[in-house]
Amino acid sequence: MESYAFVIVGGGIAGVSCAEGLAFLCPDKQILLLTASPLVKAVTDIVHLSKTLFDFDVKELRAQQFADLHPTISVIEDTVTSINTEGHTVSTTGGKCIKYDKICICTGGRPKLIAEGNPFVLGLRDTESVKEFQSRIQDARRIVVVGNGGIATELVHEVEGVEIIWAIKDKHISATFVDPGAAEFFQAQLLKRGDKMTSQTSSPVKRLKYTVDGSSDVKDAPTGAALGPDWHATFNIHGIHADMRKVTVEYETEVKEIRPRADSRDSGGESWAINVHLTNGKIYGCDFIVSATGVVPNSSVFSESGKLILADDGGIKVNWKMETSVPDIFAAGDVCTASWEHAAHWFQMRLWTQARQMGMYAAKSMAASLAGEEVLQDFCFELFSHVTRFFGFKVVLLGIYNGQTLDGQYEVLLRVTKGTEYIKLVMKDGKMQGAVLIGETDLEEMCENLILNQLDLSIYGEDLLNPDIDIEDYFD
Ligand SMILES: Cc1cc2nc3c(=O)[nH]c(=O)nc-3n(C[C@H](O)[C@H](O)[C@H](O)COP(=O)(O)OP(=O)(O)OC[C@H]3O[C@@H](n4cnc5c(N)ncnc54)[C@H](O)[C@@H]3O)c2cc1C
Ligand SMILES: NC(=O)C1=CN([C@@H]2O[C@H](COP(=O)(O)OP(=O)(O)OC[C@H]3O[C@@H](n4cnc5c(N)ncnc54)[C@H](OP(=O)(O)O)[C@@H]3O)[C@@H](O)[C@H]2O)C=CC1
Repeated sequence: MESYAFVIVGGGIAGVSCAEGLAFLCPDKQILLLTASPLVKAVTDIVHLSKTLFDFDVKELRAQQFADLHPTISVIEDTVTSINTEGHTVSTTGGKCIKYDKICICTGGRPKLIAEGNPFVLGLRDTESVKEFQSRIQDARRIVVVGNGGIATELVHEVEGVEIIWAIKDKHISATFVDPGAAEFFQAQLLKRGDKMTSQTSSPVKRLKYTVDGSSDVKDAPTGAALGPDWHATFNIHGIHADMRKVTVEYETEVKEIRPRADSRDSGGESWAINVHLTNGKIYGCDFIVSATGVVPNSSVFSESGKLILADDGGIKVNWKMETSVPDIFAAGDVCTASWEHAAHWFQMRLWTQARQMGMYAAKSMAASLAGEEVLQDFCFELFSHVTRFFGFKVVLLGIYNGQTLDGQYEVLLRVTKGTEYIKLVMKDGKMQGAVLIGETDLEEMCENLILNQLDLSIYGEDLLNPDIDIEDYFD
């Protein structure tokens, strides 16, 4: 039977970061990366923008290309079907049974769809699902986008040549990431063209980049690794109309029913492939629906066969060492749920950055566990930090930027310059708890420091955001 010191399941950012971390920490141990997908995602060219925010390039490589770069890492393209926790083995659809000393589960997630199995409801996750979306949208006149998080926010900005009905449960757009004020700031951009056509900023936005290395001809597995930043830049996502930007937002509503064409016409009397009935009573005909309604962790194989304890959201519960409820089994990335007591300014969000941090941290814990050493809790779980781009603007989110966990007991300092920047600082007892920085504010490092060191800023009052005062001078 094949045997490895370390086995990692999943070739997304979490799994690859874990494998690379182990190769670095334990150069004398053999590592196996077992992945259902023929492509793996590797992080390269990391540039730190601040202590916790960083810019990196993500390369999609063929499994063998990745293995060639690391002499102690073997890659097998296969799907794990069960885990035997007593025997320390994993079995695969390819009939393999592989022994491990320590294993890390990094199987990511899959889209949580509003109507699983309905051919007119698409989810976006990996290259294959975007290819399907690309082929369907080129003949589409109108689509309905459901959900109010990352994917929906990017889609309504990037897709062109098609009418979009954006159905959201909330009172404001992009609610998973931003507050009503920031949503209002973005609102003006709804009908503007995507990044490819215009840019809101003259300077380059520092953010993650996504490149594909010689993999365009590779068909990904049904459970490929998740796409990431700038995924839309590598696909042509244009509808049938040569030139159209029409986005209608339907607020505080959900999809009640999806009816096939034969049943009825929409409110406008037109005939469509399907009619979408919303809970607000409106009916929209469309070509298809994009269900951008979150992620379900790919954990079932391991909870059934390995008896791992799952959290309420379906993720594998892990403690701060990324250990699961079963000895010698670790988990990282979208598949896991951070079930330790979080630092005051950190929380889990299923993001690329966290997948990488968790993968690397799991590597540290696995190496220490094999060597019988102790690990210290990592700094990266002290402060939530995320840099992305919405509606053409650089967006930096720090700490509890929406007052999460503060029970409404906080004050907000705001500075808004329409079309240029939106700055929101979340303050409690004179100390900064979080920040939303939209545009080229150049305030991320200062805010990060002030959240981490919890300096009492009461004496500065609103001067904290006075553009005529260089606040950083105060702290020199
Ligand atoms: C469209 C889109 C845009 C996004 N944009 C951003 C962004 O701008 N910024 C950001 O921070 N995050 C973004 N994310 C989220 C980010 O991509 C994910 O949080 C991150 O990639 C998760 O990485 P992972 O390694 O945990 O999982 P995944 O990338 O899902 O990788 C899971 C891996 O496990 C393999 N696998 C699954 N089951 C098995 C099995 N049984 N046996 C073997 N292998 C298996 C899969 O093939 C895959 O290789 C985006 C996600 C999507 C879908
Ligand atoms: N730029 C970035 O940082 C990006 C990050 N991502 C990440 O990729 C993953 C997938 O993205 P996405 O699918 O947008 O997930 P998100 O978790 O970002 O958002 C899901 C949205 O769907 C809503 N929702 C859930 N169920 C329903 C339902 N039945 N009907 C209507 N709305 C519903 C949620 O509302 P509620 O919360 O109220 O349930 C939420 O607004 C996420 O982890 C996301 O963070 C994706 C794209 C870009």
